[in-house]
Formats: sequence, structure tokens, C-alpha cells
Amino acid sequence: MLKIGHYEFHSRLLLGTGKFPNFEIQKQAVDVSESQILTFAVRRMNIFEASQPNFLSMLDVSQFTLLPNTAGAKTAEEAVRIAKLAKASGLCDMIKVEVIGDERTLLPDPIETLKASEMLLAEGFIVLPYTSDDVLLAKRLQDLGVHAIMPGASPIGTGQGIVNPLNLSFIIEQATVPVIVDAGIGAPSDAALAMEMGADGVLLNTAVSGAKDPVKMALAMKLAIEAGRAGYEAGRIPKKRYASASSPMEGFSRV
Ligand SMILES: CC(=O)[C@@H](O)[C@H](O)COP(=O)(O)O
Repeated sequence: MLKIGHYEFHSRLLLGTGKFPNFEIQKQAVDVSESQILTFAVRRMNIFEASQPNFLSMLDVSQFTLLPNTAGAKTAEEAVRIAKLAKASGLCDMIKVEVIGDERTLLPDPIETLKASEMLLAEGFIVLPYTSDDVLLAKRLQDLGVHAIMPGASPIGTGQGIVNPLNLSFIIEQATVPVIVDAGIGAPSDAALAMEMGADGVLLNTAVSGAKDPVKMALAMKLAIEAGRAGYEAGRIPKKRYASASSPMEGFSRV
């Protein structure tokens, strides 16, 4: 079970809702992914205008936890304003804090992210900050009392996979709250690796929405995350420098 604040989920795949070819494909992808948490940018979703097309209107929203995110915010104050708007719409008391500090890399601004997280915790939100793979920042956020940490595997939409596995392993090692690897996942093997490393979940969007067959890729990501988690729980064998026979000969009679 993935536990975030007072929420519990059996799925460890968090799915973004942007850039799908159309709502029908998106719905099918969401269905096969069996994801229970869908994230969306409050500023891009027409949540307050019933007449406008809105992906959420295609879903039985009672089956999902909708995780609003503060995409588009450049400052802590903007992020807090967006989070409050989302809460006012009655969707969820969880918020993914996304404060972007640089337009080209879309990397999060560490100082504004920390500030926004502190302000949102004080307002009673369940706070999930999207961070870089900075080990100390993850620790500082955790010490503030955030409910999960979401380090990027690589910049949003790049599909580069986990570019700094060492940092990610340090973040996971020291974590006292769930670690959700967020952004930059390109292939199912990236998601499986994150889970094998001990991440508690994976948030992804572009790898599915931009795939040639988004529905099949959603299924592949679901299976990869399940396989990675099972592998982590099973405990992989240590890597060795030299070979050891898979069928040892000790105890066998000579013929
Ligand atoms: C949807 C969302 O929250 C994105 O900002 C997220 O970080 C996913 O990134 P990818 O599109 O790289 O999977």
C-alpha cells in the first residue's frame, strides 16, 4: 500500500493528464493503467467552467484521487494561490507543489518550493513537492513535514530516465516519507528501475501521452511499476565481480 497523509492506494502509478491525443484515448489509458491518482495543472483545467471541455467530466471521479498541481507558478505565493483555488473547488486537500524556476529546463526553484511547501503545510494541505534530485533539499522538505517527496528523474518531458541514480538512491535511503519519482521517465524500464531502487511510486505523463500507442504504454508502465516493486521487495542478488555456477557441482557423483 502507498500511504500519503491520510490516503492509501494500492496502485503506485500516478498519472499526469496532459498532452493526450484526445479524451477518449486518455480515458482508455487511465483505465488500463489502474492508476488511482491523476494529477492535473489547475491553471490548465477548466474546473470552474462547466461549458468548457474538461477531461475530468469523462471520468467517474469518485474512483480516483485527483491531485491538483501548481504548474505555471513561478513563486511560492502563486503556488499557494493556485492550491487554494483547487481546494476551493472541492477536489482534494492534497497538492503537488510545482514551482518552476527556469523555462528551458523546467527545473523546480528550490527556494520557492521550500517556501511554498511551508506555507501550504501551515494551511493544512497534504503537501507533495516536486523537487530536483538534490539530496539536502529533499531532507529539508522532509524536515518541514511534507507528506511525500517527488524528485525528478530528469527534466519534465525529456524522457531521459533517471540521470542521477546515485542522488536518487541517497534520497530514498534517507527518506522518512514516501518518495515518488516524478518527471523524465521515458520507458517502462526507467519506471521499473525507480521502483527496484526502492521508490514508493512513480508519477509520469509524457511517456504515456506521447507514445505511439498511449493505451499500450499505460499498460506497460503499470506492469513495469508492479514488477519493479516486486523485485525490490524480493531483494535482488548482489552484483559480483566473478562468475559462480548456477548449478554448483558439489555433492554430484563423478561419471
Ligand atoms: C503532469 C505533471 O505533473 C508533470 O509536470 C510531471 O512532472 C510529469 O513529467 P513527465 O511528463 O516528464 O512524465
